Amino acid sequence: MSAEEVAAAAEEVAALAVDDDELSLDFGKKKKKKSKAKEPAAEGGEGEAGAGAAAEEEDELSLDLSLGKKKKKKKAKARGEDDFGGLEESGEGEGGERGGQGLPWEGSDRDYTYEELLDRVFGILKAHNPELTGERQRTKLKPPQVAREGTKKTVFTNFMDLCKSMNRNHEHVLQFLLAELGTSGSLDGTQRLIVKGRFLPKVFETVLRRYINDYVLCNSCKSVDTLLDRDSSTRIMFLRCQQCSASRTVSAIKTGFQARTTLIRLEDTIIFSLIERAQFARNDPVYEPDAIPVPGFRPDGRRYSLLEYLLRETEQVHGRIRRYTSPDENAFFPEELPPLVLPPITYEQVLSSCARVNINSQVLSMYLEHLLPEIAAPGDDHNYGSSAMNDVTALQALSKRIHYGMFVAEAKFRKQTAEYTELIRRRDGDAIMELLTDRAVELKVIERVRLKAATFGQDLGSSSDGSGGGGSSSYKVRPEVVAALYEQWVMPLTKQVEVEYLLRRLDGESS
Ligand SMILES: C=C(O[C@@H]1C=C(C(=O)O)C=C[C@H]1O)C(=O)O
Repeated sequence: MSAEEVAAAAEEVAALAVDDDELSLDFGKKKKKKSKAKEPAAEGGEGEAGAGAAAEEEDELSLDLSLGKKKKKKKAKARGEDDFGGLEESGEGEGGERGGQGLPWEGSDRDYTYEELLDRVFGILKAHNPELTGERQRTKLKPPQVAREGTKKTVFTNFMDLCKSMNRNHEHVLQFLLAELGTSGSLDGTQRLIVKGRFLPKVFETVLRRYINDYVLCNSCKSVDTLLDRDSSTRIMFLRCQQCSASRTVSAIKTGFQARTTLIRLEDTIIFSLIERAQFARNDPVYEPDAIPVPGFRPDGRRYSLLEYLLRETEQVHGRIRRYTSPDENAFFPEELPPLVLPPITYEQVLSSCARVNINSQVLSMYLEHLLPEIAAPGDDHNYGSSAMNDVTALQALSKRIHYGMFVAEAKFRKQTAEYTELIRRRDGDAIMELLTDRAVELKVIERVRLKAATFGQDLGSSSDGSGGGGSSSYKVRPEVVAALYEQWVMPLTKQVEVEYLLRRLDGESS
């Protein structure tokens, strides 16, 4: 392949990735939650899992957004955190200053400035005819009435009333609320909102404030007398002020991170580490328990192999800085994790806690039995350390990708709850496998992996001679091999995780 071809392939890869995004599943939560996690999002240490860090790969996407959010939050606070009535914001502080006694230019021989005079006029006006100052009555919003329902749910009784007070469609408010809380919920027969999980009233208040800022308040005159409508051709939403006629676009509700985007990002690490590993020979002693005398013994008395040793030691270091407290990380030696040196984080709970799956022993054997023999040439070049290091990188990325199946499965479950529930109740694993399989997506994944492997694994030096060559001999690993391994091993294990997760998805559900 020529350099242009490589560039073209890269473009194609990008195009495929975009396609896939459009298909992607939305749900629950994400990293921008990090800032929120510090708020009392859920009652005392309740959530033990969630997608918080799962969105690590998503940072770039959500960065702007969360920065924006932070700013808005500050503003909201400035408006008086303790008073939920603050729908109508009218710069009271300034009014007070304006009304102050003692004229700034008094006692000096300077003239007043225009602003000072304006302040004075407004001060007098406010004192005598407040209605003429353009300041509107503050629209009081009742605080959310929230109670716990059983141990796992929260009921928001006056949700509909609040939607009416804000003059907003309750479906829209509901969508926003659930996305922000990273949970599911619905109205019950008496129009109360029931959400899954335990949340304090304050949390609803915070989210509603955010909603008001984003979707109700006019930015220009701060009026709440606004309408939200959608341009049918562009599908862009506008907020139009009935008072001052200002209008602004508002963003669509972010319904959470895209599970498939994460899978796509993990591909890069996996493919790259496989290609890196391919530089070295098979190096069997790395995998034989007694070939290299590493310190320490397994509980059953045999020694660890060099690979097991490095994997375990890596997990010890990463474990201390809480890598494995994150819901999207699974250790290969989960029983042997060390104590944390950083305080634990409470993640939001996205996955069902009784359904956690860890199939790392299968990931390891799949790697050793099927991937390694395909990518590394037989023989021994004594590069044991480098081989083992690349193995560890590949294994950790493979494990993460495969276990990410739980998040994909959760997203699918939320989209087709009735269908899955039925199959789960019947314990019909095969039917679940069929329902969650999306062959079109799989084909895209395979093709994209092939292209990425071709791009990353290209030996650019050898084809820059202008010969336009680039037969399979110029690849460190043949792209078709990487694609085939993905199809035969990586994707099926991901789907196995999906099925195992779903089969346990309803355990412990009180229903
Ligand atoms: C991951 C998904 O679920 C299944 C597994 C896939 C995979 O491992 O790449 C792809 C498509 C689905 O059959 C998905 O739908 O994206």
